[in-house]
Amino acid sequence: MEPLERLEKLLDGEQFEKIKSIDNPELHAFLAEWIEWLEPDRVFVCTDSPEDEAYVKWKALYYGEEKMLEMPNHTVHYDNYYDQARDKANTAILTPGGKPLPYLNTKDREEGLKEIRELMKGIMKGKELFVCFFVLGPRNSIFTIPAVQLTDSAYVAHSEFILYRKGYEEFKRLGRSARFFRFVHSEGELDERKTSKNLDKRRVYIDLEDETVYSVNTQYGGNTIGLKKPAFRLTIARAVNEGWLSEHMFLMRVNGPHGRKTYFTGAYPSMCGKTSTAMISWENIVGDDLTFILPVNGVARGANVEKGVFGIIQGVNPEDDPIIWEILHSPVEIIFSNVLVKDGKPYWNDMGVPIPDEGENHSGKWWKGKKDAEGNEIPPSHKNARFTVSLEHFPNADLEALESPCGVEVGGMIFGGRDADTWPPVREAFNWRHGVITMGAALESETTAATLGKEGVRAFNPMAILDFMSVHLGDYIRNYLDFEKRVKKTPKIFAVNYFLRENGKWLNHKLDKGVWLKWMELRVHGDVDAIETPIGYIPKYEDLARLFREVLNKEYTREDYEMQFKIRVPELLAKIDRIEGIYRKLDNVPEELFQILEEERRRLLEAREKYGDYISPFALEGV
Ligand SMILES: Nc1nc2c(ncn2[C@@H]2O[C@H](COP(=O)(O)OP(=O)(O)O)[C@@H](O)[C@H]2O)c(=O)[nH]1
Ligand SMILES: C=C(OP(=O)(O)O)C(=O)O
Ligand SMILES: [Mn+2]
Repeated sequence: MEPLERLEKLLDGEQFEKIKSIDNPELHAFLAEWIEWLEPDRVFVCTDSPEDEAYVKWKALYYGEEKMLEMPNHTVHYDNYYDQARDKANTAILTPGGKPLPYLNTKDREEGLKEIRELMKGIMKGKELFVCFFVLGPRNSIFTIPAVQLTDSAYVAHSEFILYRKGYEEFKRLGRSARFFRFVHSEGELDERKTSKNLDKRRVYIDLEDETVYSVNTQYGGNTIGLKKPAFRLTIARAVNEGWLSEHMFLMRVNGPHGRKTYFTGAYPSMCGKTSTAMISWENIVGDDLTFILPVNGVARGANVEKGVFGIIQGVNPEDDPIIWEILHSPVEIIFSNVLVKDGKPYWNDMGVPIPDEGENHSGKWWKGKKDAEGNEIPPSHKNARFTVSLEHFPNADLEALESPCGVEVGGMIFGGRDADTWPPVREAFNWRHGVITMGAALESETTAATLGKEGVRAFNPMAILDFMSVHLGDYIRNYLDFEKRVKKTPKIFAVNYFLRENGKWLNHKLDKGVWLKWMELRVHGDVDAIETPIGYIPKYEDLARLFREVLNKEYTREDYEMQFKIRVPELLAKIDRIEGIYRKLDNVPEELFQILEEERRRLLEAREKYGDYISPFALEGV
């Protein structure tokens, strides 16, 4: 039987008409196959109408996956206590014959597909399946990638309505020409708290060949929201094949002197400051997580893949995050996840105001001092608790840039991670290749609660992308280096480190990043000088002192500057050894990478001869 005929049998009349209106046999075949396989009781097809969106939101409440909070339009969702982060161990890229790729978890494609199909057979019995259409990037633009999501979680579908542009009309417009992504998700059996129960059967499998991601027995957004991290693996592969960049980066506007607008992207691993940087209240956010960068007429142009924020809520407080704070306390549509709720109000760790010592949280009924089965004390909210909200509600969102079909010109690209002892707070690369290799490809960061497993361990994380890498690292880096040939002028590359520590204390305040941003903006336009060091250009004290006064109204002492910006030669050399060691073990790494690392090593050794292990920036000034 033809797919459309099968669909006619599977769907009720109204839903079938919605699918029939899209002229795409490949889509029809995919839907018929999976609806037959998943065996849902009901299927709802979402068009772009407000009624269909409202239906999904209502179903999230009806099925108990979300609960209403006191503030209108606010809801709370809980994930299972052991399903609070991305599950790297059970996430795999499917490759023919399970061909290994460095640092990636791969699995034989046939075997993986067989396993996931078995796990999903009839999994939606008694449930409703939502078929949703969205696009990555602005609609009808050079960035657009259409995607169809199948899920039995109204929470996942609801999250996607907040985070992505609707795509039903786009599918209709594109018809047979749509090269679309597919996401098949089932939360599986739920417990009485409506959280996924069979976590031992949790799997996220990425099939690059069919551009399809399967996700089962999990609800945590990082595993389930198809267009977010699942899609990211697919876009990285497409980008490397086609010669553009798909990155784990925020996109923001930094406001320079005399109304100058300069756009920056920034790649930091999960929980290392993307959202907090893009949300600096006096600048303007375009995106906080995923950016596509395309060469357009010789210019690197960036666009946000999404239109909303799935942000970490821990630590959001009225002083440091005035805008998010305001939004979280206003009646715009928000899903809170894994926070503490008492009398219909949400609370979270380190929110800067007193919070109740009992209520409901990700562990169920909670009281202060409650311990989990492993004997760990349970905090009020999970470290990776989140808020989901559309960017349209942010007074500091640059909505014009967000919707621009040609994106915005990228002036600077920033790399950063959790690094206690090696990199200075900010520095600029000598050039594109120096930045790509010594800042991007050499990125390391301490692990965080965004993935299951031990926290605080220094880990190799090139371009903050390792968790999502879907191609050979060597090919990925080569594509990055080659990007230089596709544009007339490359963006400037910078590296930041917000997490320097000395004797267990942070060397910087959370808002200092606002100063680094202003300095980088000036450097993109050559407005200030800088000090040349073995590892790139760093700011001069005078410029930072002025910016600290202007931006934060703070005095910045020479002592603080010296402590933060000293060149830590032993740590930097040890890092080069580690990074070189990692890449030496791989095949297919561009030879240039080793040359560039070697040059950096030589500069550091020469500087050590002259100035010793720890070099004051003042010693290098004017050299
Ligand atoms: N010490 C310190 N913590 C920070 C800084 N910026 C962000 N954080 C914390 O890092 C965590 C993750 O930040 P977020 O911006 O949400 O990371 P994302 O996952 O990359 O978007 C939050 O708990 C923040 O409070 C900073 O400059 N210093
Ligand atoms: C959704 C995630 O994104 P991030 O922490 O980068 O904001 C995640 O890592 O699971
Ligand atoms: Mn984030």
